[in-house]
Amino acid sequence: MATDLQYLSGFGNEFATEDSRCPGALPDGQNNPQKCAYGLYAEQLSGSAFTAMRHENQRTWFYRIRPSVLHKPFNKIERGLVTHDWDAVEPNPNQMRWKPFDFPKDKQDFLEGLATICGAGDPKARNGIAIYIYTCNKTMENKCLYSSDGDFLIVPQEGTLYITTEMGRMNVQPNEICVIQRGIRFSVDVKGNSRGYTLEVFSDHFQLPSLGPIGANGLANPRDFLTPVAWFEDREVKEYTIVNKYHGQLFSASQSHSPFDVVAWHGNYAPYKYDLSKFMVINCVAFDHADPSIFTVLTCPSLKPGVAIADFVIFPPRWSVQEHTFRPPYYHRNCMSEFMGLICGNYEAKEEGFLPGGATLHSIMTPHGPDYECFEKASNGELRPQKIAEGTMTFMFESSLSMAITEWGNNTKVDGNYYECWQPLKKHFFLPKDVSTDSPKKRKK
Ligand SMILES: O=C(O)Cc1cc(O)ccc1O
Ligand SMILES: [Fe+2]
Repeated sequence: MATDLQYLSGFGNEFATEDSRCPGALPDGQNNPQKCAYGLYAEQLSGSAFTAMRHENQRTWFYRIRPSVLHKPFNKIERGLVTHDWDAVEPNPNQMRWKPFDFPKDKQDFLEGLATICGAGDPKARNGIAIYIYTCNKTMENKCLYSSDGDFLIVPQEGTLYITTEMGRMNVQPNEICVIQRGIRFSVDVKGNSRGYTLEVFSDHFQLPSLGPIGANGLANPRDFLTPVAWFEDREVKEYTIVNKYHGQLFSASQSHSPFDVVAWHGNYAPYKYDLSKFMVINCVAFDHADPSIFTVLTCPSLKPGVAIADFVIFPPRWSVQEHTFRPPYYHRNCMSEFMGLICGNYEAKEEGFLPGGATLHSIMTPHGPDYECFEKASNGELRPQKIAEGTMTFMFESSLSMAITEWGNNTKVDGNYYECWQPLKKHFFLPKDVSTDSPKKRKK
């Protein structure tokens, strides 16, 4: 596990990088020389259709020791708790809360510890999402994973992920996130108990949200996204297992060498990580509660302008200054689904019960909002400028899809008492003394 890694800065750049052991590995002025430097093979990884619009076109050229095709056939393997069966459990519109998910009792790696909690849609139609919880304590040994179904956005909550990808290595610690796109092979090392959340999008790639009137800067700034520099190993092993997530099932193929043999690469289809503490927070400085879309880090758009397949939204530490305002999140019914997770600390709308490593799901049109304690406190508190959410980080995967809960999600760490946090909410309604509360007389026709 290397700890002092180098990265390339920028979102969606055309990067070009060579492992420093092999200067000149990238061909000059062309992609397919008759013979590549150092006896390498050239291989393209397409992240968009060849003919995608130029601003959406994503591909990377690898210069590698062996081409990826050098493997034995794929065979179906146990899929563990990875599923896209959205009909295994009866639909349930209730507010859901999960207590922190347990670390594994036995040894398991990132892939073995990946469990689908909810989702919707179909990778075959390239429309939908799956949300996973991962818990692991073991390194993926001579094993890598790639998804043919979609892009992974990984949110570590406990434990750093030491990730090797075909493009190079990146270490992702809690309060950082990473994106590993469709097709990119990666292997995860961990030290001890690790836990977190993963969102997979089947349709498109994540992009930075447009800033509209905010201007040219703000929210997640492009230069804070970090992409690995090229790194390779020339390692022959008895059996290296390539796991391919395909149509929601897992398949494995064996080969006798490490797939992390890319000596140099160039292109704009590459994994990246982002430190959430770099987010430039914009918020209301006068009155009223702005919608949480102001905290969007990344968005995966649907075909309908402005509507996301999934937004990745955070609730970072910030100043709260609004006058004559109920400052916490408002009571709410939404035409979008809201899955939330907690990386550290607590969430402003919930005094207790929503804990780091746990989760909530507020499905489409299901009412939710501050719990009783939060409402009473915030309706009566002094409205001085206040630093809120200090030392905390909550996030939301907000989706236009109507998500179903999996069998695992329905049977694991569910907090059946969640609804109780709203039950003490009191009626505060009053009328001036001179107004009658009797039922109005029947209206004349
Ligand atoms: O439900 C939630 O806690 C998320 C949320 C936060 C907020 O500030 C406004 C609306 C909203 O749905
Ligand atoms: Fe909400």
